[in-house]
Amino acid sequence: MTAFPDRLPTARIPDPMAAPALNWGILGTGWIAEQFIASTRAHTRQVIAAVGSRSAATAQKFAAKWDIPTAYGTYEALVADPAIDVIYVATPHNLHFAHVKLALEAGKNVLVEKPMAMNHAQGAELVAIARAGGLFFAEALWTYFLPKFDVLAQVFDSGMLGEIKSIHSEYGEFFTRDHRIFNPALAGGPLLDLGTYPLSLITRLMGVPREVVGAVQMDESGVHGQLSAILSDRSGNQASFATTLYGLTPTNAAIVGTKGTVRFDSEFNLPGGFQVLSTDGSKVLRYTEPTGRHFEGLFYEAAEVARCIAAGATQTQCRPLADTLAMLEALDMIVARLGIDYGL
Ligand SMILES: NC(=O)C1=CN([C@@H]2O[C@H](COP(=O)(O)OP(=O)(O)OC[C@H]3O[C@@H](n4cnc5c(N)ncnc54)[C@H](OP(=O)(O)O)[C@@H]3O)[C@@H](O)[C@H]2O)C=CC1
Ligand SMILES: O=C1CO[C@H](CO)[C@@H](O)[C@@H]1O
Repeated sequence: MTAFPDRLPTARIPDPMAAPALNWGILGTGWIAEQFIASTRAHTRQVIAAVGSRSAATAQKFAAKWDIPTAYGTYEALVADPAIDVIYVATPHNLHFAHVKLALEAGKNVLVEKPMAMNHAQGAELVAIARAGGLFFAEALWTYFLPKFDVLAQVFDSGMLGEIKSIHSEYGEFFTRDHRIFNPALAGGPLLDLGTYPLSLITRLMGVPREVVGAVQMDESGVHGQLSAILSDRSGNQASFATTLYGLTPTNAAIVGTKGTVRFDSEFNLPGGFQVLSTDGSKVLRYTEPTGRHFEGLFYEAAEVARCIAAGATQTQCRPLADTLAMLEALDMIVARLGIDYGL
């Protein structure tokens, strides 16, 4: 039996400032688009070259605020711009499929906000279009591009945790009633906004679940307000998963393997420390870094996408397309089992 290691691997993320500068087109002018631009500009040499909105006035206002040289009043015009290397799709969940398709069919590389699509069938169709066009495509689950997750990925892939027996993970936040998360027409509810973080951790480690049981509570707005589920794999190993839009939860996680356990010092999906303990707790390996806020690491995904595209890669190993598709398959199972209706 291999001995439990004495130290953790180190992060292998190249300097984001050294990533080749690409011309980015921003599709959608909402909250995350602004965080992405601010973070990417502060930490990389990427060029925010154009923005596209449903309205010319919004596009021009946004371009003026962020000093973006070109503003388009339609998404079609943005993706047709020959100077753009990659489109960042930052619209609500239920529009990702149409907007990614638009960009891929215009021959553009795409980074799309999470979740990539509303279900596995949509995701698989987009992946097929990207493959046929030889285009780069990735889901912007930014957590997986952080140095912390590069270390975790090495821990997972080394086998030092043994067989993963259980995972405990959850994510809850507070939202005011005017937030789109309360809008059934925009696929509201916490599952797609917040639940994608714990669910992607679970499927990264366990793959597509064999079975899902759970319970959901509906909100008076018509979206689901919270849900909890247990996902089990082929061997019966279990993952507990919960998400709520009613308040700030610890957003912590624990991963329990036959040889080792991972515990996080703070929110598992943000920059911050974690510990890997040998099963009996006799060895504790620590990863330390300051705890960050949830948009402070967005630039890592921009730099990784730029490196991949410049190198001719069509996907990133930080968030492989197969991992995204596995998460979408798990989402399908949860939605079906709990009776969530997105009106698709
Ligand atoms: N990585 C992260 O940390 C985060 C990721 N996200 C993800 O980003 C995506 C967008 O979220 P967020 O920025 O909070 O959303 P917002 O509501 O703030 O912005 C969405 C933008 O999409 C465009 N849009 C196009 N069609 C519609 C429509 N029918 N209704 C509303 N907006 C529309 C609008 O831009 P325009 O009017 O210019 O066309 C709008 O500004 C989601 O998929 C979410 O999961 C969100 C927050 C954090
Ligand atoms: O990814 C996310 C993290 O937190 C946001 C709110 O603060 C969410 O809306 C979002 O989708």
